[in-house]
Amino acid sequence: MIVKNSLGSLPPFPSDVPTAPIASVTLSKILNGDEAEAASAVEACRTHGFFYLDLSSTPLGEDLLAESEDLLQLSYKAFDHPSEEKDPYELIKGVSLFGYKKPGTVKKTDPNLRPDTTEFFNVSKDHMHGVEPTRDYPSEITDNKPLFQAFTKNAHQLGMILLGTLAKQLGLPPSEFTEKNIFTKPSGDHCRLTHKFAHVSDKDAIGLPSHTDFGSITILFNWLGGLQIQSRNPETLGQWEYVKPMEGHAIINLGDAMVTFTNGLLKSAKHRVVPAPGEQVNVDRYSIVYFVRPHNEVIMEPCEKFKDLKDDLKVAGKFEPEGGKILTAGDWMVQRAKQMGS
Ligand SMILES: O=C(O)CCC(=O)C(=O)O
Ligand SMILES: [Fe+2]
Repeated sequence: MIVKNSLGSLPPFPSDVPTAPIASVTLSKILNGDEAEAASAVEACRTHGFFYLDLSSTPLGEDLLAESEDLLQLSYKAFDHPSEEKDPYELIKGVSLFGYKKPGTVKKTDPNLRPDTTEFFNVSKDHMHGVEPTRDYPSEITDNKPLFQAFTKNAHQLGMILLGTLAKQLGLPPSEFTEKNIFTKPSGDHCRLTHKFAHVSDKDAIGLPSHTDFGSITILFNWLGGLQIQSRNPETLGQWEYVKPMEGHAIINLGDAMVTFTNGLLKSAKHRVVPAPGEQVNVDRYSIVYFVRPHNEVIMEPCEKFKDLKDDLKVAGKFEPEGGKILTAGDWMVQRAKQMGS
């Protein structure tokens, strides 16, 4: 199957900016039980917490590539309204994770404290599949429910393949993580559409300030540069490096829930979005994201095997619930969303 890819119609990612040396893992090899490929996925999660996933030559991967392109086309229309038409769909910080997030509402975590310039539609997997009663969404979303149903189902399935692979490689029962992320149970799982205007006159604008994702695993499709992670290389430690979009690939990263479940053995890297490099700065930026998050009743604590791992293995994604309480995933997601504003 030839999957349409909008990458070719955009200005190229410049060849002279430093990019993050993250691994590329091939889904078809993972599906064929290739041990070396599975080991490289785990290694990526123990170091960067980020990797590219080559989705080509697999029916699941090609469906996801095609659906992410369709969602990109849909995003052009869904965001192309004055704010007074989007505001009625606004999500309420600390109450609901889903709906419209306007620019400027995410916690200002960067040193210059600049507000974020990205708008989102967070579309709940449970709303699309009738797991929970839905909320109102704009017509571009409600009229295309089958597309959201297909994308969330396939992205979730991909997440389960990857979580199963990580569990096996860590010597855990294969269902250790997948049983914490059950598709048919109420959760914070969602498809996020993001949009950031081109920043021609303000090259220092922050698209999304530095953050870690708070769920289990994130599956990201973007077409323009702008995403950055912090270098783990001793010579450039802490410097921000671009993650260059690659044709036929998704970008996969772990969220803080996996840091908690593995007691810090697997990492959730800090990342941010800045204006796209080079000529790409002249183009509006969109991304399509699926967040797999533990279902609401899961207890947020390390799995048995990793209970006694030492604290100093932890990197990003440190979040201490008030009073050191052990929370359910439902409460944890609400607290994190309130803290981050997303
Ligand atoms: O747009 C991107 O490339 C990244 C988005 C992101 O990090 C997020 O929505 O949490
Ligand atoms: Fe993120």
